[in-house]
Amino acid sequence: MIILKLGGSVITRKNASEPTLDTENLTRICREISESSYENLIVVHGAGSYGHLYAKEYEIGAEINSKKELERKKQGFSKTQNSVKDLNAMVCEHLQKQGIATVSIQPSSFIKTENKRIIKADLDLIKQYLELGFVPVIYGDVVLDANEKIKMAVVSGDQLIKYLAENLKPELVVLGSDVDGVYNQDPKDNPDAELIKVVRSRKDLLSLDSTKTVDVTGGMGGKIDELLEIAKNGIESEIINANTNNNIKRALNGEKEIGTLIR
Ligand SMILES: Nc1ncnc2c1ncn2[C@@H]1O[C@H](COP(=O)(O)OP(=O)(O)OP(=O)(O)O)[C@@H](O)[C@H]1O
Ligand SMILES: C=C(C)CCOP(=O)(O)O
Repeated sequence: MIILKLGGSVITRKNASEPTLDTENLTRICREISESSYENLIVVHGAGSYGHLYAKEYEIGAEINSKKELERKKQGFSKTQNSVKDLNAMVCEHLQKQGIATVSIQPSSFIKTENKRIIKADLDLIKQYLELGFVPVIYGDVVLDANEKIKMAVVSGDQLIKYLAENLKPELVVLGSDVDGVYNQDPKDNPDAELIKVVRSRKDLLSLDSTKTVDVTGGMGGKIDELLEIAKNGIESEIINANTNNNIKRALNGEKEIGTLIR
């Protein structure tokens, strides 16, 4: 089974001032998925400009200190959940147009966190969908949190990948982002940044600035932290540039060393 992440920076215009789909990229990527020779596949996608803008505006995950703040957070939760649900519907629609039998999996309907980390998520239905040959499509969402002070949190696609990988033991984990892999520093800020082919620790990097776009879930640094955790369980992952034609298809067909391996 393969877990494939479609980064929000790839399927949306993450630097847009309002939720904006990158229709051309999404169409191409869905075609590459349909042309590849995967067996069992779970697609996880980020929120990009559909989620991060609202989550940041309403500070989902921050402490709630008054009834007025709770009411505002509830409005923010509702707007964020609705926006990422719309993005998920469009991702599923584009996959379905390529003949892929998707099933949408909404984290806010079955996942709970405590202090922003997943504590409860029954994956039995996802396993049954996979056995039937469906492609579950799950995504970064907002969820209830057991910490009474925050009550709500953002669960990132990267954290979902960690939780799914630890419990479902995939053969392959691929994350499509908008860079060729992990560099020793942000390539968008540092022209002399060097691409690292294998990351075994954060120490392999000079810096891990958060992404230049609005991002409430830690950007590349947050991504690498989640992937290093699953690497401890022997599950290797690869970060590739999904903006490069056929990289997704090559990775799903089992080609290695397209980007950066996290092991
Ligand atoms: N050391 C680094 N190597 C590579 N990219 C880096 C590094 N430091 C920061 N970045 C930035 O991280 C960005 C990719 O991370 P980001 O979290 O935006 O990816 P994503 O998975 O597409 O988004 P999302 O998490 O919303 O789905 C790159 O566009 C880059 O500017
Ligand atoms: C901002 C929200 C709601 C989800 C973030 O998920 P990510 O884009 O995978 O980091």
